[in-house]
Amino acid sequence: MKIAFIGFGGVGQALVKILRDRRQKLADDYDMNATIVAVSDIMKGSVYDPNGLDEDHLLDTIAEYNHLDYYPDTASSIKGWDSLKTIKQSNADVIIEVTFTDVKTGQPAIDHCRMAFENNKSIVTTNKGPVALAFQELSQVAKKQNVYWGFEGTVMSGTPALRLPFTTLAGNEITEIKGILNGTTNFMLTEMEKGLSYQDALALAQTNGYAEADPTNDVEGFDARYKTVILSNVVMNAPMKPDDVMCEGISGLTLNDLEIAIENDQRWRLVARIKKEGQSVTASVKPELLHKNDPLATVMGSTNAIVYDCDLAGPVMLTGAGAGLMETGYSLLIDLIHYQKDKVMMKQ
Ligand SMILES: NC(=O)C1=CN([C@@H]2O[C@H](COP(=O)(O)OP(=O)(O)OC[C@H]3O[C@@H](n4cnc5c(N)ncnc54)[C@H](OP(=O)(O)O)[C@@H]3O)[C@@H](O)[C@H]2O)C=CC1
Ligand SMILES: N[C@@H](CC=O)C(=O)O
Repeated sequence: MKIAFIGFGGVGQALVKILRDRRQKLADDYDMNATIVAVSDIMKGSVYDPNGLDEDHLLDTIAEYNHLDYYPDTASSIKGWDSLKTIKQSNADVIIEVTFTDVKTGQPAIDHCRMAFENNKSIVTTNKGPVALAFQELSQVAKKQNVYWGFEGTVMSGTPALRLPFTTLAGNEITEIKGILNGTTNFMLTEMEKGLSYQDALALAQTNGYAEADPTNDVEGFDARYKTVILSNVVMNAPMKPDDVMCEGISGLTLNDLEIAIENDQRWRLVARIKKEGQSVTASVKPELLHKNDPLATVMGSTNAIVYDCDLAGPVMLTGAGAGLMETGYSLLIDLIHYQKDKVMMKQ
């Protein structure tokens, strides 16, 4: 498997560490040998080597210089290719799309996915834009080209929130989904309940790698709204647009609000809800005052939780990381392992 990274921030670098550290186990357990052939980042530059790049050199170069121009040259390496050229002209089979999520346009990630599929390359991504705004179109192109599209990490990071309903809960009719879908805001609310200021809690969430490049998207609920749209598109099979989701963030909540809630055995949580009634699907993201024993109120820090209301199995709750660099890097690994399994199955 030859892979190319488009975008090389915290999540992309976490996947490189995982691939380096798990190389032998991945080969033994899944017959998976991933060679990184390219990295292209708008600010950190790019390097392509059809024979493969060295994980340690990549990580060390970024840690020391924050620019790939300093990656040691080889006879076959090329520097300076932009994202589209890398997708089109590199010999990668799988493109890891980990650029920032644009909550208005979904770009440039939508173009990156389209370009990859049209050139018979698979995509594995944690970028919410393409799945929230172009799911129908891009899935059709991927299907037509017979390539793989993995996006497990777009909802709840490395916690398998999308595979759970598809695999383990298959056969149920899911009538309602509710959950805490943003790690940054849940972390902030938890820290604010302990007395930290809004600004300090946000700064800490950013330092920990939970927040979006523009954290307004977290605190105003836009990131959770994207995830709500993804769940509706992918799990409920009900195409939805972000504007269809009523959305309010946590920026209006004060330390005093959180303190009063705790005095009354309650907690504020940013809750996303999607409800299916007949053919109609409605959704919202907003702060809700929950009793302290409500399962969603017990979710702390950057942990997230989701409850699937299933007609046969009843309510099923999944809880786990909602953000974090290693956790999200791991979500990319889950998809790469499934890509590898699909390839092996197709050969048999
Ligand atoms: N961090 C997390 O916990 C989670 C993140 N995600 C998603 O994963 C993705 C990556 O997240 P993360 O690594 O934390 O984000 P970062 O902001 O750390 O990394 C994104 C990288 O992409 C680069 N970039 C931006 N535009 C382009 C472009 N057009 N071509 C090439 N590179 C580009 C950025 O460059 P620069 O910043 O230097 O301009 C940056 O290096 C995002 O879409 C995020 O929403 C999903 C789940 C959890
Ligand atoms: N900023 C997001 C990252 C994961 O999608 C969050 O905090 O949940």
